[in-house]
Amino acid sequence: MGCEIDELKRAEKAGSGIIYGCEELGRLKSVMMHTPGEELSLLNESNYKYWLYDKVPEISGYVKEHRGYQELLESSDVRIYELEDYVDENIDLITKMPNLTFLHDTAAISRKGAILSRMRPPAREKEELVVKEALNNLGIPILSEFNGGQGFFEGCLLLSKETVFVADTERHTYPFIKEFISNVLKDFSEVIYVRVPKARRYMHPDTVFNRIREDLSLAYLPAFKETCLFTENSIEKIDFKAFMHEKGMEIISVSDSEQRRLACSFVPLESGTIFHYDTALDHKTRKDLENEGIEIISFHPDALLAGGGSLRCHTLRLCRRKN
Ligand SMILES: NC(=[NH2+])NCCC[C@H](N)C(=O)O
Repeated sequence: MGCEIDELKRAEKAGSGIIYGCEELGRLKSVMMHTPGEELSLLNESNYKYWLYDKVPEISGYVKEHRGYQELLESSDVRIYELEDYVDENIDLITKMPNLTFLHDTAAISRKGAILSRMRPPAREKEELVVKEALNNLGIPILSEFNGGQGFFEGCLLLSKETVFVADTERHTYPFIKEFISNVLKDFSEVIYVRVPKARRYMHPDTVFNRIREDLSLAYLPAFKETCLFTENSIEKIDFKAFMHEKGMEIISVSDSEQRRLACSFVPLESGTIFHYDTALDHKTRKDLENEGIEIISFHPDALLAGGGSLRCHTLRLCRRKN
């Protein structure tokens, strides 16, 4: 009855010794992913918008490209934990969730544990339950989550041991952001809050900002309608670009058209090297990055674009470490 395999799986699931935490921009060591499966066949011409897709995916191409990206990560020595290997109780939910493959949105992993999202109903409702079970089985504790209340909160970015970035998007409700900020300020010293227009193109924080290196990032600043810095005792309006400059972080701005092609949403392999869609950046931005010594590991998306997500959206980063 496959006892040995079950035992091995359980030993794995105990997660003994797994290291985690992504706030420092060290080398990416491990990620969790969900290879999409039968849930993609839920999508058809009349419901793909309801399911937050831009079109009905061509399933075999979609899965093949997802695997191709996994191979790219593995060839860079990134360990991939497959979500469903760590899920028992909620396994039936997976086949009902065509957006679960965008695992990035469900949690951010800090050295103190996972910061769980509360996914927006109806299309993404309860995805975090599946992810919570998998993280538990992997041995990663939950640092913060939302208990009760009506609202949603689809993710934040960890910028350093001190700083968290949260965007008020169409996938966040303000009371949840306030609850989140007061919780997270127990473990981080400041939260950068950015209000962006409530529109699909800005659905998650990674659509407007991302760090490439400790001193360099990409952003789409026209979406930054209001930016505030929250600390334990204060809230102040800030100019994002000037504030980041003070911290030694320069911003390369992307164009309107690049932002729509998910220019700000990529996965750093390590400081200065990023995995990115080859469709996301214009020649000029690529040149600017090249002049900065940035290496881009390109990936060509085709079928994957139907879901409206980037490589980053498919990747729940578990661990980064500076060597
Ligand atoms: N972090 C991201 N940009 N995620 C993209 C998620 C795409 C997904 N179809 C949704 O609309 O929810």
